[in-house]
Amino acid sequence: MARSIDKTIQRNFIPPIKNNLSEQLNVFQTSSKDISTAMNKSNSLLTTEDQKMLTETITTNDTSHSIITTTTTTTTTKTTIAKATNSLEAGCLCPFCNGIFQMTCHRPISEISCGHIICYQCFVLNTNQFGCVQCKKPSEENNSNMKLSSTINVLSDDKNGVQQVMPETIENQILNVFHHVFKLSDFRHNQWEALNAALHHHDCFILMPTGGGKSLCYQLPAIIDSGVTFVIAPLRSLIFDQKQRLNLLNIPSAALTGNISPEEANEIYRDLYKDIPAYKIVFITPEKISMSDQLNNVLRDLYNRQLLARFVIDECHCVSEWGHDFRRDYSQLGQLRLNYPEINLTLLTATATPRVQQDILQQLNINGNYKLFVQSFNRSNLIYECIPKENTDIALSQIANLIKINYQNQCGIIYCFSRAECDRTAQYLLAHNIHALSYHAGLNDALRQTIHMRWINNECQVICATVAFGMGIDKNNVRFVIHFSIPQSIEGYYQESGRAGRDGEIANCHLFFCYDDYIRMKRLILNDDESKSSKQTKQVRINNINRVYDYCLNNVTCRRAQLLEYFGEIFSSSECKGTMSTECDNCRQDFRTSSLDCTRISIEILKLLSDLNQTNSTLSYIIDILRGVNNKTIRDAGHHRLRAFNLCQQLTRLDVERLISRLITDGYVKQEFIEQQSSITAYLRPGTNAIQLTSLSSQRSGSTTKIHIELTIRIEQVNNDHDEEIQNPKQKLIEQINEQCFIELKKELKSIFSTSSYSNIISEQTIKALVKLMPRSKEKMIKDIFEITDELYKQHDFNRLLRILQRFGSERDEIKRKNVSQNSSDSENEIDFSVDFTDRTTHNKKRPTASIITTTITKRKRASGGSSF
Ligand SMILES: Nc1ncnc2c1ncn2[C@@H]1O[C@H](COP(=O)(O)OP(=O)(O)OP(=O)(O)O)[C@@H](O)[C@H]1O
Repeated sequence: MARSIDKTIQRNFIPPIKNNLSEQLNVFQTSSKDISTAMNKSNSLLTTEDQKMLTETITTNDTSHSIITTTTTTTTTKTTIAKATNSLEAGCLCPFCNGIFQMTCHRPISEISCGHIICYQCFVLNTNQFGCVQCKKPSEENNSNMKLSSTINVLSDDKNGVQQVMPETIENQILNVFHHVFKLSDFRHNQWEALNAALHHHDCFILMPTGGGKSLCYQLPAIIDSGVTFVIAPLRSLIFDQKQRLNLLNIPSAALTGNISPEEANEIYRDLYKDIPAYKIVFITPEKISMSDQLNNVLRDLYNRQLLARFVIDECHCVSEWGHDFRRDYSQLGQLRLNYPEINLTLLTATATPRVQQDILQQLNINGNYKLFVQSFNRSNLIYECIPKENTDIALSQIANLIKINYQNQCGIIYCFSRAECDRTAQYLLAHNIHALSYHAGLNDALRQTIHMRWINNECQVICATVAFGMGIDKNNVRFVIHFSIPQSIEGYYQESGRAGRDGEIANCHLFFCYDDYIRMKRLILNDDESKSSKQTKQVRINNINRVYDYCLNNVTCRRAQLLEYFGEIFSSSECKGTMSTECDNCRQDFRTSSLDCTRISIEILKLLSDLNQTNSTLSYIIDILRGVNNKTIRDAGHHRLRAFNLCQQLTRLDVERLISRLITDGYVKQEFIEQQSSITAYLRPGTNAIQLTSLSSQRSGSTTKIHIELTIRIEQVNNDHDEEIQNPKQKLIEQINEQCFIELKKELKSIFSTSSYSNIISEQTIKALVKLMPRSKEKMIKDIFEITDELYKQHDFNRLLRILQRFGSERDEIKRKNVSQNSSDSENEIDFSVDFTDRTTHNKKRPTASIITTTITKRKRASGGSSF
């Protein structure tokens, strides 16, 4: 809506440049009529309350200080115009900026006390700071910022043809500054409304997606407002970045951060104590407010002199303990409303669930009367993808290939788990001729700033960073964000991946995940005694990481739908599928799904964990038991005789992991961490909520307690024999051979390609196809497998793959020939096929039908610009 309003206004608003003032005034008259028509038009699209707000004219606190005020008479105007006309005859250029006088930003403004004329923009930006920009004469009267809110803007004919002065409306001021200070043309969603609300003295809570344009919603009002706007931001890097952008726009700003010298700080304080401070925006950190008396004194002084314009809390999710970046000092900001009740607050964030929003408002003592601006969090230009990480080396080489193939001369960010990982990743990429730099909190401020600047200036292609490189990073052309390790929360992931594609062009977000990283991170949170996190805060962080891991494992649901659901937004995956060029990895693939009621399976899993409580069992071991893997360790331990053995034979390994991950997230299962040498192992145990689930099995039917655990899984190959209760044991052995063959082929490929990654040449799907078709000759391999060409075969000595396929092929043939009876058990393959997940003696229960991952080939519709893992 805002966009359409604005377009109408803009088309009519900027008049052509004219060489003399009377001509300019004529043009302006016409255009002002157009504006009011446009405003009327746009008003018809607004609610009554909005219309009232938009038509409200500004009331100044002291109009007598204005040169041209709302009460200025026609005579005064004529004098001004006469002066302006004289001055304009001498070249029509603003003497300060040399810009041509126009009727909008560069329209001439005369100052009453000295009679000099400058353009409106210089007037807004400089006159109050330096006195008259021509004679530098300070004027007690001229120096009031109030005049900025009430300068003449529109001249229109009255009935008698006499030009009259109209007060400048807030809308016009917004448009002026928007077009001519920020040099922007189209408002983004909600900007127009938020700017109006702020300038009409409302508290504003602005939730916009990353890169949505939140900064404008406080920067623009700060220029128009009288007094100084204080922006509370969480990081120096963010402040540094914002300040630089304001410098480019000639908007006077300062930062009272810990890294400035006492002299610099004193200079800023001196300015703030002036009658009219030069700075329009001052950045501070929440810690500064908590700790600095000097700052609090100046705030009080400005408040008493009515020169405190607004408080802006950037990244306000940090206020909430439920937010992902919670900061203790942020929670003290509730004092602002109590200490400065007249001052409006503007809250900005890109990540706040409804629960976090409520908490923020409560913490900040904002009740009822505020304007909320929420919009879809969907970043429609981002392509989300999760990639299982085999190990660090393979992931590194995958990343190097990905950048070389897909992102030549395009810049990106790689988020790493630790400082060491940043350094290692950057070194690896450098060794592969990719210009990468490492950025983390271990570097000193100056070096971090240099690296940041080199990246901003496109002197370095990739930045390998910890999350310290996050909020406030505004580089428009970031084409990819790679997470080398899983992020700490969904909000964190949304923020970090949101650094990509801020120019609105397509960009990719690749997330590498593995169970080891997940437990490493969890372990770190549990061991974190330094940050003095409360037990509750730790639990929040643990829940956050569990959610992220669930997200990574979920190979069914649209990534956008998953992310947006987290923020309380309902998103239809058809929207993602409908935009082929930016489909997420799950939407990109064709598969059918089925919903499984996993309640009973879950109960059995908990019983299994309880049975194994004395034995330390890892996730991988539990999955092996559940999937009936017939290996020596299981056999030696006698675990193939357990009731749960083979319980999930028809689920893929990933599905079983997803189910267990769900049980962990819901507290039915917990992980116990044991440190052995330098590695951490997590053992699974029944969790605190386990009893709620296991007690279900002893409840009579018809009981009111209902826990329902459902899992939607992919059905890639439907088992036609639905009614067959137990899968043919022959088939099971074949599956195991397939699985083993798949693993060996991957190992062999790794060794064939040694230094580089094979995954860009031979995809996971191709390996699966090899297993399925099991070609026994070179010719058949080339004929059956599309990706394998004669040239590729020779170039990489695929005879090595052929030998594996021949070996497993004959094993498979052998099994097919053998008549393996359902109850047979030889000494080598001792499998108890009679297990069922409900009752070991019951065979007439229907099992869920699921896919066999090793025989699955999914159709990939590659999106443009995406990777080809
Ligand atoms: N109306 C607009 N038209 C064009 N560009 C805009 C507009 N508003 C903002 N921008 C630009 O969009 C980019 C992102 O804006 P901004 O930094 O304010 O985003 P943000 O919402 O604060 O994002 P983040 O939460 O990620 O920091 C900036 O380069 C800004 O100049």
